[in-house]
Amino acid sequence: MNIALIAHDKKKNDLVQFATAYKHILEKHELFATGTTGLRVQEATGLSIFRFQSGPLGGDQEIGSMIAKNQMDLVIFFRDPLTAQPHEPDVSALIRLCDVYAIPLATNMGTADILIRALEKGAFSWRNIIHKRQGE
Ligand SMILES: O=C(CO)COP(=O)(O)O
Repeated sequence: MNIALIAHDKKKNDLVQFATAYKHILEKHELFATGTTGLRVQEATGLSIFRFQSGPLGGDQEIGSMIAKNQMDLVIFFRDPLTAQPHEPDVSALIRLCDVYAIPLATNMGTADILIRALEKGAFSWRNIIHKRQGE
């Protein structure tokens, strides 16, 4: 599965912790991230991650473009709800696209924990049907 990892600055430590705890699951998938988040997670875990631009420079939109092509299967986006972001429209657009394409989206650690365990148990197999249909 293609998984996006994104975290606002005050949530990056949480995402690093999350990725470290679930490295054994994440390493079986294709990982994508916004620039700084990807670097932090890569440095801490050694996971191989394709890094887009930093969020404020368009990274959220690049991940959004994958969602619009139905190429992203899970989005883990630890948002900071207490700090204004200069690129708030991009953040909203990304979340909106997850809803448009029914892509599982975790915006906090509690949900991310449930989704990653579901992924491990095969709950995302329906996404393979979507990928097969796209290949037709
Ligand atoms: O701003 C972000 C998401 O909106 C994250 O971007 P960085 O990972 O580059 O900090």
